[in-house]
Amino acid sequence: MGMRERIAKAQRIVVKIGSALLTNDGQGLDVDRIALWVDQIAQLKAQGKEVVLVSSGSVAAGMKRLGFANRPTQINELQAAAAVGQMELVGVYESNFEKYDLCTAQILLTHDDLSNRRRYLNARSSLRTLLGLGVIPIVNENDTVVTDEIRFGDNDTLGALVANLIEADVLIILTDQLGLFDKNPRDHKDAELIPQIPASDERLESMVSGGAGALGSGGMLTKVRAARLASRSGADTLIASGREQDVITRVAAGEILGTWLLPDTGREAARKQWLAGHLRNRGSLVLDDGAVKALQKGGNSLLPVGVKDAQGDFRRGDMVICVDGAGRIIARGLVNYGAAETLKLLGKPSSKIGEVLGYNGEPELIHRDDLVVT
Ligand SMILES: Nc1ncnc2c1ncn2[C@@H]1O[C@H](COP(=O)(O)OP(=O)(O)O)[C@@H](O)[C@H]1O
Ligand SMILES: N[C@@H](CCC(=O)OP(=O)(O)O)C(=O)O
Repeated sequence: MGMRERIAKAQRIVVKIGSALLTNDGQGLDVDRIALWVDQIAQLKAQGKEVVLVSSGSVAAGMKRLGFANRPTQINELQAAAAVGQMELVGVYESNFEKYDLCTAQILLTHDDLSNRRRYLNARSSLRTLLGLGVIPIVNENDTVVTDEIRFGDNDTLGALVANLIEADVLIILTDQLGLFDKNPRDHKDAELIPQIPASDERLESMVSGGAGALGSGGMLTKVRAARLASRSGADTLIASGREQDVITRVAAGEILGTWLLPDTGREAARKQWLAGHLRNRGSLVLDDGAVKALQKGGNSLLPVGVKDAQGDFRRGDMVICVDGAGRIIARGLVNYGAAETLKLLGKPSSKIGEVLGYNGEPELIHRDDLVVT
């Protein structure tokens, strides 16, 4: 499949909108432009695609409300501006999406949340549920509790982490430039746009050393790093101008514009590599014949009803192997319940999980997105 087709087929899209773009000449939020992006995202939703929005802009909105002429340099003032501005930011999105009868949700995350296994799984489960309900999650950094991120303005990384989290097909980073140039176009009139390049290309560092604009803070370097991070879960990254007319819908229809940063491997291979390289086996699940067939047929999750036995001292989120009655390895994946709870759930239908455990967790023992059949 060619790149155009791949992008046009993308089902899960993360759109990151940067500070440099969201502000109206440096004064508060550009609400007219926000309305245009919302129109486009609503169109994608109508086509049955799932969209997560990662939006900056809280500091810029808060600065205007608090009467700050320049971006504060003190972290506590940045945090105050972010807290004030976040209210307006989500309010503007909510009222625009409401016109299309679309529901939004506010998600505030830190990088730490996503490196902690338990919180990672919880964030993922919430996001998946919201997407399943047709909601548009609007993600920003939880600026009140971080210092480094707010100083460097790094929502690009957050966008990539979210793309990893939900295994998005595409990460679209909208900024104030047409894409990535071979040198900073602010300083070099002869800078040329790069239409497409592998995210792993080592020449990228030297192209992006020029820094950022007045309100944005990460510059292109964080975007390149974000593309590399997103490529780990096999996502394509696009850097494009948010001022280009209908940019989101045109891209989603397969039109080639901006700069594409391509992963070295596809989604399935990336997931296999990730499972193989980063995690150790913590236990094993013995499947009955029906479950073996269901997994081998492909595209199915592992439900507790098809598991006969569990060995090992694993916790929620650990990797376990799935074996058949003869001990042959069928699959490996990340388990949603720890060993003690899994033992209680053996052979039980998912509808009984609440009764057995006293709370309603995920219906799958291993979700199909976290499963690699060998
Ligand atoms: N090679 C490059 N190509 C394009 N832009 C570059 C390059 N190197 C540095 N930049 C700068 O990066 C800026 C975008 O980054 P930033 O202001 O952080 O945006 P955002 O807030 O959208 O994340 C551009 O305005 C540009 O000045
Ligand atoms: N979280 C903050 C700062 C994030 C930020 O500016 O990031 P970026 O858009 O990548 O330059 C905000 O919403 O203003």
